[in-house]
Amino acid sequence: MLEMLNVSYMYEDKTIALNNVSIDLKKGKKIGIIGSNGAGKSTLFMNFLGLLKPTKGKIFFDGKELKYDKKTLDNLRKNVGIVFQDPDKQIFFSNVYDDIAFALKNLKYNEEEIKQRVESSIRNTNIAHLRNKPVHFLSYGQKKNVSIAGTVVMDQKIIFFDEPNAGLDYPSKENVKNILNNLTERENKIIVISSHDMNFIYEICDYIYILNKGCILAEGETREIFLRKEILDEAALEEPFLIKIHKYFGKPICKSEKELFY
Ligand SMILES: Nc1ncnc2c1ncn2[C@@H]1O[C@H](COP(=O)(O)OP(=O)(O)OP(=O)(O)O)[C@@H](O)[C@H]1O
Repeated sequence: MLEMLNVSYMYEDKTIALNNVSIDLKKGKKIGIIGSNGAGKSTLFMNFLGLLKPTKGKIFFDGKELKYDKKTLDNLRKNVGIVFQDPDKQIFFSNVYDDIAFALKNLKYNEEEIKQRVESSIRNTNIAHLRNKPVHFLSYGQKKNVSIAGTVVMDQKIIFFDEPNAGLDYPSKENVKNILNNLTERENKIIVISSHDMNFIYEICDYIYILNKGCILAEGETREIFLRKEILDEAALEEPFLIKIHKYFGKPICKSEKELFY
């Protein structure tokens, strides 16, 4: 699968954004990468996607060291995708259907397969009502769903989500949560999520890496990590509210609000 070993990354202006980072995406199905502003999350994602090349260290995909020639990168992109935080970075066409179909058309899939895959992606992301809408009429949250559909349609094994719920209202956040759960549970994907919303990460993820000033400060199963207040403080991260309820009100430790109240 996908792994980075002792990766460091330095930008041209000498900023060291990653410092000796090792991450193995076999450790979970929904992996959270958390850290405060500037901790190195986006740089980490771009290294995993082959968009940046580590200054030191190595990336391995399916057991082979990643090379940066076109053929190897094309193969990586067939298997590893990303949904960027800003949907405008990802939407190119004026019509929703065409936008979702774009990458498949580029890869020369036949019309029938394109239709099937686009329709399935539209269903899985709950945007059937938007199918024929011009993209410039869509709200931010609707564009976000279209950008997710445009990635899901590629059927890659591993999908990175950069801040998938930022700027979304409650129903849209719930929709994204369902999409992420379906991707891992029904479609057997591995997803990697970065977010500043600790409640969202706590509820969704099964394994966590904490990045702090470019270094991995801690890694482990979600509950175990979020119970370590000293580590959260060091990384300037908030305790999820379900952890607070457990620690300060003596309630059982629950993974979701539903589990606590119903
Ligand atoms: N193109 C660049 N040139 C120089 N330094 C950069 C560049 N991009 C990012 N950095 C620096 O690298 C460090 C890590 O940035 P990065 O964007 O990866 O962090 P992040 O965890 O994604 O932050 P945020 O949560 O704010 O999005 C920061 O110190 C940032 O200023």
